[in-house]
Amino acid sequence: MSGNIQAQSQESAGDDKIVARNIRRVYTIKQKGDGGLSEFEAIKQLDLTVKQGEFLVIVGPSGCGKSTFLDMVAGLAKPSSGEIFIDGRLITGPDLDRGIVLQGYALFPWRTVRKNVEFGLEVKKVPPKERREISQKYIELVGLKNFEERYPHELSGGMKQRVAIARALAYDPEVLLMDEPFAAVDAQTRETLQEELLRIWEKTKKTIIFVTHGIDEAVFLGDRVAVMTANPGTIKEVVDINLPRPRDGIRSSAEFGWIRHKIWQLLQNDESAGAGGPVAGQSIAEAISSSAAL
Ligand SMILES: Nc1ncnc2c1ncn2[C@@H]1O[C@H](COP(=O)(O)OP(=O)(O)OP(=O)(O)O)[C@@H](O)[C@H]1O
Repeated sequence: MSGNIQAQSQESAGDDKIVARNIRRVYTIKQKGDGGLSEFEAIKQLDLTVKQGEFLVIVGPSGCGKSTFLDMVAGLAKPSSGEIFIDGRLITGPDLDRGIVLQGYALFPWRTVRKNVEFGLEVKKVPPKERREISQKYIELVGLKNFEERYPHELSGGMKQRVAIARALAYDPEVLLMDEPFAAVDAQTRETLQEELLRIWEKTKKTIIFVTHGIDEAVFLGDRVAVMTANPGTIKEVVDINLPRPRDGIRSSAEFGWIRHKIWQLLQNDESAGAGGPVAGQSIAEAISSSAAL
């Protein structure tokens, strides 16, 4: 068992992989003027369960607390109150059982593609020969064969994002936490990466929590979509995506349109706008969709 997970906080997990209970997250903000401190409640009463092997997507207006929640699951931040469990064990810090893919790539610029992908394996002290075999497997899985010796500045945005995914997968985490991983790439590359991610997920059976602004992206990828509201952030509804897999060509189906519309309405009906919410005359759903270039 990892040093970051407290043995005394065990509880029966069943096929629940991640359980978040009554999460509240408060930030202390410095006031303009007198410099006094005040509290800002970013997340309140958030409950969410993610099943083993599930692909769960979170959507919500800007500033509703999606990244804050993902950071807490990653163990990079702590809830002000409430608890998050993985396999029934309390999360108290980051660990190699959870791989993180953030927007903006965050690759090591001084490392080649291969060396970036091998990073987690080096941390795990995997011997060099095995490291090489594993990194090659994941580089090929994300379609980057023949780019092993390139540096990040020699790659396109989509290729960098693939390296980030290969790096997260290579050390075999049970859970992948993805925060708007495809936000910075063009629409066509985004669709290709979505399809590749589904292919990898179907092969590896990882549990995935994926944060996005894109309703289409959420419906295309998810088993379920958790819709968040802001001020303070909480889960408004979790929508089952009962679409068949594989989902190639599903975007043009009537069922896809119905589910998309349902999520759109859930966001539309949300009276509370996030801090970076819609501009005048634009609904939350419109703001989310346009920002994701659907
Ligand atoms: N370190 C911090 N200090 C103070 N407030 C913070 C801090 N980090 C986040 N917040 C606030 O908490 C709220 C939630 O932020 P968070 O980044 O989790 O939202 P989000 O849903 O991921 O937004 P976006 O979709 O724009 O990325 C926002 O109102 C934000 O201003």
